[in-house]
Amino acid sequence: MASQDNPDALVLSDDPLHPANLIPELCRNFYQLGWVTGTGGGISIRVGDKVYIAPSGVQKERILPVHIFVLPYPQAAPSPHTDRVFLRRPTLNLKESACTPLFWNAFDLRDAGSCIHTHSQHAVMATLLWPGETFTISHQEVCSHSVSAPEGVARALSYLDTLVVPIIENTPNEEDLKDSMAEAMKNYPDAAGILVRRHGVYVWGSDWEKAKTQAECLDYLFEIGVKMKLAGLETVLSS
Ligand SMILES: CSCCC(=O)C(=O)COP(=O)(O)O
Ligand SMILES: [Zn+2]
Repeated sequence: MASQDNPDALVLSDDPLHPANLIPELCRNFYQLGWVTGTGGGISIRVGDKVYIAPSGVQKERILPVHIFVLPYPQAAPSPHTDRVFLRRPTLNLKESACTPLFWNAFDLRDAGSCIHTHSQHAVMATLLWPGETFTISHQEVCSHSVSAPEGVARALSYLDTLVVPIIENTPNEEDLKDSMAEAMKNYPDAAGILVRRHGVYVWGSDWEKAKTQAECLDYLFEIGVKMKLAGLETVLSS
C-alpha cells in the first residue's frame, strides 16, 4: 500500500499491467519500431488521479519501474509548467520527460488515459512532404481503425473519409509547443494526433491500448502516405 512514507509502492507491483511496468515494456517495443531512438519520445499513462511519466533524456528502452515519476491529476495549477507536484520521484538524479506539458494537453483537452510521443521517421517525412497545415489521406482501410472513441476522444472514420492530422511547427521551447499543440487540438476536434514538423507526432487514447493502436495506425498511414507521395500517387481520392 502506497503512502507518503513509502512512495516507491506507487511504482512497485507484480502486476504486468501496472503503468510503472507497462511504460518500460512499451518503450522497449517503441525502440524496436524506431519511435524513441536516441532518448526522445515516450509514453505517459494516466489512471484516475495519477499520471505515470518516464524520465527525460535517458535511453527509453532501458527504463525500469523505479525510474518512473508519479504525479497527481489534476495538478493544483491549470497545467504543470512550474511548481509541479509529484507523488513519487526516482531517487536517481532524473528529471521528468520534457514532454510532460504536451502529455497534459491530451489529458486536459481530450480526457485521455494515455499519450504517446514518437520520433518515427514516417511521421517526420510526412511533415516534410505535406508542407501545409495538415497531413491528409483517404481510401485506406486502416483509416477506419485509426480513430475510434465511444468516449469522444475522436470521431470514428469510414474507409471513404479523409483522415486529417494537423501539423504544427517545431519549436525549441516546450511552452510554445504546448500552446500550439493545444490550439491545433481545439481547431481540429476530431484529430487523432498532432504532427510536429521535423520532429514527430503526439497521439492519445482513452487508455494505453487505444493510444498504442492509434499510434500504430497513424504510423502506418504516414508511412504509406509518404510512399504514395514519392511514387507520384494521390493520397486523397474523391469519393
Ligand atoms: C520540445 S519539448 C519535448 C521534448 C521532446 O520532444 C522529446 O522527445 C524529449 O523527450 P524526453 O522524454 O527525453 O524529455
Ligand atoms: Zn520529441
